[in-house]
Amino acid sequence: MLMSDMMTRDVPLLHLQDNLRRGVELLRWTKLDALPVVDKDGFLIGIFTKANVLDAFLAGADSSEIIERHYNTQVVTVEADIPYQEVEQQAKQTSVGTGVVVDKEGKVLGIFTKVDMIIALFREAEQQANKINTVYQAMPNGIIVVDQDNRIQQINPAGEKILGLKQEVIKEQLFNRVISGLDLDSVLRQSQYLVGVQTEMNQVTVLCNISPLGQMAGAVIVFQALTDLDQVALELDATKRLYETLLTVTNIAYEAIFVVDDQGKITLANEAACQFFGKRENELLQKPIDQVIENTRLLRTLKTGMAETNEIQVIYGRPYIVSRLPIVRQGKIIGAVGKITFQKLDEVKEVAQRLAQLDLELNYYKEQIGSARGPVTFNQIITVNQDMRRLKQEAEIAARGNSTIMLTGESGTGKELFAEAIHRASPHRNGPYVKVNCAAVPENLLESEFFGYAGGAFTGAQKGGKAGKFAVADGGTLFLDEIGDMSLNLQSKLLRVLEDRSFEPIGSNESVKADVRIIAATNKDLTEKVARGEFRSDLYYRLNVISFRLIPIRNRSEDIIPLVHVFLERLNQDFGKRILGVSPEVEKILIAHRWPGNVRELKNVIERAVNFAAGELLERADLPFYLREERQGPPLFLTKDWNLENAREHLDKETLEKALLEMNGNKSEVARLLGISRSWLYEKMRRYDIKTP
Ligand SMILES: Nc1ncnc2c1ncn2[C@@H]1O[C@H](COP(=O)(O)OP(=O)(O)OP(=O)(O)O)[C@@H](O)[C@H]1O
Repeated sequence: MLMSDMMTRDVPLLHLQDNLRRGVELLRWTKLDALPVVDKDGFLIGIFTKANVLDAFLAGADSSEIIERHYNTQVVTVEADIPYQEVEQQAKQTSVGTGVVVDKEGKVLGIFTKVDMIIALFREAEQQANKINTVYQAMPNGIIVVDQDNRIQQINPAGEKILGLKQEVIKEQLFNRVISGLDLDSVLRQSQYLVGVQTEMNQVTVLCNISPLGQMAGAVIVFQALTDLDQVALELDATKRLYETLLTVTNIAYEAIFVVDDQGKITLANEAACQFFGKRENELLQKPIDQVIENTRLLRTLKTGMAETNEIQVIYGRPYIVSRLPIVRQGKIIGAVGKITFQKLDEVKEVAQRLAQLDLELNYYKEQIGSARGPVTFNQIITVNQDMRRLKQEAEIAARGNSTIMLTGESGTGKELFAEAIHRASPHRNGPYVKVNCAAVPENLLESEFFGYAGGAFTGAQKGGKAGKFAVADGGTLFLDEIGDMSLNLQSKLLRVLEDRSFEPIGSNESVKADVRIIAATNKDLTEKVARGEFRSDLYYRLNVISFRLIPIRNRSEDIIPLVHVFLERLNQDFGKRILGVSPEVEKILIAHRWPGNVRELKNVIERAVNFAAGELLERADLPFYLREERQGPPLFLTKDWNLENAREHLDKETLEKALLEMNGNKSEVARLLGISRSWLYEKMRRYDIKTP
């Protein structure tokens, strides 16, 4: 807005020869307080005001007197093309009520009065308000204004749309009553500006800025719904930051650290890794790891998900200490991290060389005594399943204490494996690990088996007495497998040992201290046994201080293939074979099977298949009959050439194969289990062409 838009135009002009009467009449007619006075050429020479009139008549002037002696030559002029802001500024500084607007040559264009100023002010304010309102209505961001009592005063159309609310409904309502997710009260109490906060408002994820307007005025919340794309962008940004942080952290390390993706290609290498491999980072990135380390075991980590820590590996002809860790996301192995310790290693190298030598010797002796495997650690418990991984972590933490641990779960889910891993990670790790299968020891021997007996305790007892499992396990761990099968009599004795931490061998009055950590396991439902009175509830609670329920393999099918790879690796070693994996068809079958015998059944199936396999992959024909023929469609008897005879044969064959697998091919056991003679068993096996490994 310019002065020319605000001034009063078409103002009558007075000349020096006009008399006072004309001046007064024009002032009355125009209702103005002053009029410009011009010379004969129309140039401004002064101003004639109401004050001039009053002064003239007070001095006794007549109305016919000309105004030449009665006007002001001091006149405030303004130019027509100055903008509103400048006019406002000038108006504030001057005390005169009227200014004359002139053009560049000084010719009068109009006058500017206080009334003009007020009208202009209103017009300007209205224009500004309109502009703000247009922005407020049209902007894509939501805006909510709350007053000092947190009552909603306004919400713009975008805000209504994002939150699915209506201004007329929520106006004057308390913010926290109508909008959930953002606790505005507490935000405002701190009276802070909050910028870029990601939060939920009425279950919509939004990014918002909150500006308190001071204690007395409330606040403005400007927000924007986060679309999936925005979320991705935010996450990407966070990921980038995380990557940079990770790289910095890895660069601090002395060790060579590198990461591979699921294809075995390097995706990250720290400075020490570049130094170790003698390559620049860009030469390493995206390179298959087996082209960088010839005998890499990281590819194995990718297949099996098995972590390995501080192992000796000979790289470029020298031994190094290496660790490998799988990266698992939502049950899938998405990569692996490798670490090689190689710097500041003079002493470590010496130790490493000695260890490598010892390792070789150990392997040699292991081979001599028939493939005894090393102690079980948590690393050997293969799983990529999220819940099992959590279980592993919790068990590792529980291992550090001394409490009794109970392991439950179906047969073959890995309870024994867990028990040994817990022992190896516990403060008792240097003591013995002793296992008792409570179901396998005859009832009358159980007591002496547990507590031993003193010399001469009974006829036939060994002379010097015999140490029981509690004494053998002193300072270590006693694993009580199949605890559900323990007799009530022994249960009460066990309870006493657990309570007193001491026991008395049979035939002795002296009690012996027992520093033994107990781990118990069962595949039975102990609560049911307690309810039936077959298991003491006090013992149950005593044993159940910390308990872990292992998950059946059918509920974690993502573990099947990694487990297969671990078993294949061991079997390849044992049988001198080179089987690399399973065919896609076999993979489907393995994943679809219900695995009632869990990991043990899987292990046996793979062992059997390896025996029959001819190629580099396990094929369907290598699987036992019951898996090969496992019905994935409708039941077999619905097909057209199915009759009672071949249905029975099919069932016979399936039962025999399962029993053979379950009993590890032991034919006498199978015959006993199925209640048939050995010769009948041989006959059936011959008839159905069933082979055992
Ligand atoms: N997560 C696993 N990783 C590797 N091997 C496993 C795993 N779980 C089980 N196994 C193997 O499966 C077999 C059975 O496991 P284990 O004996 O620990 O099961 P269990 O639950 O104690 O069975 P049961 O109740 O019949 O005694 C073992 O050979 C064990 O090494």
